[in-house]
Amino acid sequence: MKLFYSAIKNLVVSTNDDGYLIVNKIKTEACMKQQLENMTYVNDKLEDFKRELFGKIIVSIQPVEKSPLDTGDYIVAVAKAAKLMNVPAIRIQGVDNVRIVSSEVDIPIIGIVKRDLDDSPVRITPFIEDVIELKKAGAAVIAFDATDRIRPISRESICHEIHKAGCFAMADCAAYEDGIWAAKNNVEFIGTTLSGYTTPITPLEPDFELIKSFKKAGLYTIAEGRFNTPELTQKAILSGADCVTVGSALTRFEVVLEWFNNAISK
Ligand SMILES: CC(=O)N[C@H](C=O)[C@@H](O)[C@H](O)[C@H](O)COP(=O)(O)O
Repeated sequence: MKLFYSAIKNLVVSTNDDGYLIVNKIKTEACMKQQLENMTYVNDKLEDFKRELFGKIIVSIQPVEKSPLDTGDYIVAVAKAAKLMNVPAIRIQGVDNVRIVSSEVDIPIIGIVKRDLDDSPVRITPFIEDVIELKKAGAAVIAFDATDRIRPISRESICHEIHKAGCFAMADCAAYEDGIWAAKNNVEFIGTTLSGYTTPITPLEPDFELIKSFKKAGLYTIAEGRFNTPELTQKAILSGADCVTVGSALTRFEVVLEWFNNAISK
C-alpha cells in the first residue's frame, strides 16, 4: 500500500515492508511523477469505493455453520443475486469461500477468516497467514478484530500486513477506543461489528451510540451487528453511518425462521 508516500523537495519518504520509514533521493523527475501517480491512484480508488458504498447495504453472506446452506454454491448464488441488486460489496468468511466467489462474481469482497482459539477471544482474522490467503483468494478489503484484547498477533501487525498486501482494511470494533486506534493506524473502514460481543450479554438493539461517536470523530463508519430490519438500517444511516452491513436477516435462513417461530409461540 503506497498511501503513505509523499514527496518533499527532492526526497521521497515511504515505508518499507516492515513499516520503517525510508527516505530516497529522487533520481529523475519521471520517478517522482510515478511516485505521486501511485499515491494519487490509491487515494482515488479509495474515494471511489467509499462513494460506491455510501448510503448502501453491504450483504454479509455467512450461512449458519453445518447448515445444508453452508456451501460454496449457496454463497455464490447469493453473491450473484446481490450483484444483480446492485449491492456494492459483500462480506465473506473463509478463504475457500472468498476464492470461489471472487472467481465467479465481479463484486468487491470484504474477506474475513473466523477462528476459535484456545488462548484468545479474538476470532476475526487473527493471523498474518489469514491476511495473505484472503488477499490471494481475491479479497479487496480485509476485516479484522480491532479490539484491544489478548491475541496471538498484534492488531498493528495485522493492519500493516493488510496494507502491505495491497488491500484496504476494515476494523471490526467493539468500542470507541478501537475505532480511534484504527484511524490512527490508517484503517480505511471502521465497523461497529463487535459491539455487544465482547461482553457477557449481547443487547437486542444495535449500538447506535457507537455509530454516532465514530461519526463525530470523522471516521468512515460501517454499521454492522444486529441490523435485522429495514427500520434499524434506516436508523443507522440517520445516526451517521456511511453504510450498513446486514448478515443474518438476509442470509441466515435458520436464524430468521427462529425469529418467526418465536413470535408465534409467545
Ligand atoms: C460478532 C461476529 O462475529 N459477527 C460476524 C462478523 O463477521 C458475523 O457473524 C455477523 O453475521 C455479521 O457481523 C453481520 O451481522 P448480523 O448477522 O448481526 O447482521
